[in-house]
Amino acid sequence: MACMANHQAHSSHHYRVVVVGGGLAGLAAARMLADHYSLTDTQAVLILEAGTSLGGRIKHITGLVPWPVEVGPEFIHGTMNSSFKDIADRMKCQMRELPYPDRYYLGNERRMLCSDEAEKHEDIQHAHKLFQELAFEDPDAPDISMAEYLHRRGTNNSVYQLAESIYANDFGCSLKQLGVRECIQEAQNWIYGDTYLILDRPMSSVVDFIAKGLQVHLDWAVQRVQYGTHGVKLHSSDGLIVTADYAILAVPVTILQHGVITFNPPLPKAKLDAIQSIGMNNCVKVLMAFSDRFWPEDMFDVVCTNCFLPEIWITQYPSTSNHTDGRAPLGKFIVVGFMAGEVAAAASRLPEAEVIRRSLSQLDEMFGQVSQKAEYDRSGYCHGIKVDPLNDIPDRSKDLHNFLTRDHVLIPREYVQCPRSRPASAFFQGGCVVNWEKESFVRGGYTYPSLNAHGARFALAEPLQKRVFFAGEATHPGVNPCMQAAIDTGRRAASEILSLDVSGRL
Ligand SMILES: Cc1cc2nc3c(=O)[nH]c(=O)nc-3n(C[C@H](O)[C@H](O)[C@H](O)COP(=O)(O)OP(=O)(O)OC[C@H]3O[C@@H](n4cnc5c(N)ncnc54)[C@H](O)[C@@H]3O)c2cc1C
Repeated sequence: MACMANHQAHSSHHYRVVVVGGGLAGLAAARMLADHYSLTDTQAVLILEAGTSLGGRIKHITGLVPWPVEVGPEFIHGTMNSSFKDIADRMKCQMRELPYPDRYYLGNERRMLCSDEAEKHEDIQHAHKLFQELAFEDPDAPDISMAEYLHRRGTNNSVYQLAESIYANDFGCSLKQLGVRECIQEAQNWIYGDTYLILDRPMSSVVDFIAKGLQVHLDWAVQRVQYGTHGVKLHSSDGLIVTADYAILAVPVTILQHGVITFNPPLPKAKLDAIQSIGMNNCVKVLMAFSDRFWPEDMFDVVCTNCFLPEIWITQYPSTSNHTDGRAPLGKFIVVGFMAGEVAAAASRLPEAEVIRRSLSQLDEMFGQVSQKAEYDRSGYCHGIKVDPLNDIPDRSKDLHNFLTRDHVLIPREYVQCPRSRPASAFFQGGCVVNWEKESFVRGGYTYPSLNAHGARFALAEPLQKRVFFAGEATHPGVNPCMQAAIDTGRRAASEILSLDVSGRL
């Protein structure tokens, strides 16, 4: 475990480098610097983390099923060139490879297609081809949205809807928000491969591995950064001060967009423009526990068009029975629904119980004997982003006793009035809705290839007066918002300091 020193006692100390933010980027930077200087130099490297734990977007909850369920990242994207996978390999983790996606559900037709049917489906293949061809497009062409690009390429509505669910939702936005230039940059720099890997243990074990022995102050939210050619002074929200020769800011771009941290002198215009032009939307994960399986055993991930949830997946790990509080888990299986961008924004305006109810109705429709018409208004959900017609439903979930975690409310079966004759509703035991916009130190999901943001990630990564450096997934030049990207940016920022800091050891 990381060394959690009492920050009151050390508040007046001066450090060689202070890293702000204990997510993967900040941890990777601190690890590299601490290994370079010396772990025993207590004043070499310090991490200041606003939250009460390390890992940032890496978090899990227990109590739903017999294994911890990731509320943030769940997959290692790609088997090649991944710094995250390299660390997992060093830890001797087992990893299972899964194809993405292995099924498609066409909501308009109420039809499920498995991968060999999808390979023959003209529109699905066309949607994939359009995105694969981006790797060969000119990165210097004028920027337009992917919606406009698809329109110019003459795509029909079905291909558009598929592109929205397969690609835009995965990127964390809508086609209208996706910028072609950053998409081209992403496609040309994706060197990791296409399969998904799942780990045999929680992602947080990788966080603990990286953080081992590092000096950390938790619950230390940086509010103000003063910098100049002589060094950096960091002020906390409760009046503490730490000084350093160098600082690395590894906080989500939303924290900078919302002005949570102020700078003295103020940030240059180029930096401010870069911060505002990189898009990061909300992500919502719907976690539903079931007592029995009602889907094919070999199913993993389904992209769903014209549905409430644009994507669902099913992960199962060896039962680890890691429940220390003696309570039995709610269910034996879990289905995760994933929404991003405007779809997530629309869903987060609904009461949580209603989000679960609509998700179950979708699963009922996908996996049930579909003889009845779905009972809710289809026009209320999905990519048309109509304002939901059920906004006035009282959110009873607020009254519930929250026994899952401090942050996530459990919606028990009784709160979701769905027909028991249909499979998902019948086996549903309870679930919760994870809304990333509500995480006050993250405020969203991850950055997406944004319209009119060409060059912004380089500008965001640019140091200030060779004293303040920037890391975090938003600074990745390959427009990659994944875990390996966060690690790579942390290491890049650490190397920038090491290349300047010729004096070496303290
Ligand atoms: C729902 C979801 C699903 C995802 N799925 C995947 C996936 O399957 N695979 C994948 O590779 N990636 C996935 N990602 C993306 C991945 O989680 C991120 O790219 C990565 O974790 C970002 O790391 P980071 O260090 O840049 O930022 P963060 O992890 O956000 O770390 C930033 C840290 O800064 C801290 N902080 C903020 N403000 C302050 C302050 N004022 N003072 C001090 N500290 C502060 C925060 O508390 C946080 O700990 C997912 C993300 C989400 C949200």
